[in-house]
Amino acid sequence: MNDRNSSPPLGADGSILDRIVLRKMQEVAEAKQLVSIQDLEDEAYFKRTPLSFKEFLLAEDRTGIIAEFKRRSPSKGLINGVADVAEVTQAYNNAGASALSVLTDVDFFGGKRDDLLMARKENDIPILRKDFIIDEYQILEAKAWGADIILLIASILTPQQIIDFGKFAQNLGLNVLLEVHNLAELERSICPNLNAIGVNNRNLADFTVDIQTSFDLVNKIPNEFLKISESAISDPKIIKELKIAGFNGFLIGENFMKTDDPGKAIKEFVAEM
Ligand SMILES: O=C(O)c1ccccc1NCC(=O)[C@H](O)[C@H](O)COP(=O)(O)O
Repeated sequence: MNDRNSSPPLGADGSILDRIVLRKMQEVAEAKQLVSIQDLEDEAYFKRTPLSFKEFLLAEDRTGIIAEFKRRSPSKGLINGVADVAEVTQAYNNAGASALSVLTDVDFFGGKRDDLLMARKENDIPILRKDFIIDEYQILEAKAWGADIILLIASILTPQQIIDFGKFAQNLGLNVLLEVHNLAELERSICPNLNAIGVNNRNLADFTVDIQTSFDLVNKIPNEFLKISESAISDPKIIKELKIAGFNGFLIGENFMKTDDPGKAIKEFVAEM
């Protein structure tokens, strides 16, 4: 039986995820001092109805790609220090991305709130606020900043937090993407308050990547959820195999962002899919 309040595997080995979560706790505490919940609720985007992740992922004229704007990462360091968020996200959209993923984590990924606001201003497809959510306050921020989708990472949350955050986000009209890396995470985290389940091919503890993780887990995900394969996707030909296996979406960041022209890179990728 699942213990829904059992602690996630945090704090033991000083891994990068532990460091990210500790920093996130400080950031959220600071943000709460600066911006009240009322201020967030007063933002214009807070009243906006989020777009349906499902509708765009399954649309015939879209590719299923969730294209990520990612300047840097703990595993790769600097990926792209010059890319312009408006230009790149518009190019992703024009190339047929089903959704955008915009990192808002500052310290580890070089993202920021203004990247999300700019991507929202320039695009009319769903946007994932890509961050490490540990508090309901960040879900309110996501809504206020114009996101349509939030990410819940199983390895940093208790099963009860996933239920509570999923419910809270869906009550705001947001779509919820749960990210897992193995069967144990999937089995202890799955609950009705989710729209999509992503299998991360990157082990966030040691950064090893293996696309086989997606193929191993896809049939364990109930069909009521959208199925997303995440990370380390660089070969357009693998998309066909992932689709046949049952995936609806493909989260791709570095493969586009590491080039001088991420917009051209996604176009070429789509042409070869
Ligand atoms: O990318 C990292 O190094 C990383 C490290 C620690 C936590 C999360 C990390 N990445 C988040 C992601 O899941 C990816 O940005 C996303 O799936 C896209 O992956 P990729 O196509 O390999 O850039």
